[in-house]
Amino acid sequence: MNAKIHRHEFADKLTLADRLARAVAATLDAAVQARGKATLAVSGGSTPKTMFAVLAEQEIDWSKVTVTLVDERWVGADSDRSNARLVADHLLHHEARKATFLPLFDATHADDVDAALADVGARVDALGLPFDVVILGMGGDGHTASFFPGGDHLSEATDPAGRATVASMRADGAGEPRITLTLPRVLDTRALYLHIEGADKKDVLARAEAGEDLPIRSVLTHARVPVDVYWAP
Ligand SMILES: O=C1O[C@H](COP(=O)(O)O)[C@@H](O)[C@H](O)[C@H]1O
Repeated sequence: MNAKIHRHEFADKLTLADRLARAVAATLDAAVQARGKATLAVSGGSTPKTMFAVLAEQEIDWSKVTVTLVDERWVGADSDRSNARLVADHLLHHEARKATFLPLFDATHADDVDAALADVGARVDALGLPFDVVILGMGGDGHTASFFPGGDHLSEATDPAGRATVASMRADGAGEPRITLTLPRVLDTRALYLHIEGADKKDVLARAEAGEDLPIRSVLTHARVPVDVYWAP
């Protein structure tokens, strides 16, 4: 395990959401003060909703912030499976309505995620390196981003020396095809948060730290900045 892990544990999910949102907002604010702009890559799924709601209310200069996704299900933004829809419904409101959002789904290639990789990767690259903040989630199977166990492009996507910005992913546990930032791109960030909830996920993370070959381990092994793990039961 090469990365330093900073653990932040809370008694309940509401407190976690509040503290994580404030930490992220402070980091974005510092980036805007220092460089005049900030980039934030967020995960989807069910875990971030409350944290997004708190983050949306933080009084920073959101007009200077670009938000994108760590990964996306290859579905349109009208689907309730869409991570872009999650962000639109829960984050891009209140103060955060002024942020710019860069989606990963490309409707011009709605039937073929692989055909979209070059264009989507170029759009992400245009944000510049590194991200200011990346927030990862983790599934009960140890996937993070769309690095799914058994995924058809798992080794390519988690190659720490890989050159691609995005990869496609199909896996039994993934539902529809996915697009994901690759491991080098996820780790090219000034601040890296892992947001997990529940005893089961805490146990999965502990197993990965102990050496079990789960996709989240690739992050713990190769991260160049501390991984701030935010957890509540
Ligand atoms: O499918 C996904 O799952 C993970 C975890 O989601 P959760 O519902 O267990 O919180 C998420 O981090 C990822 O972005 C998402 O696409």
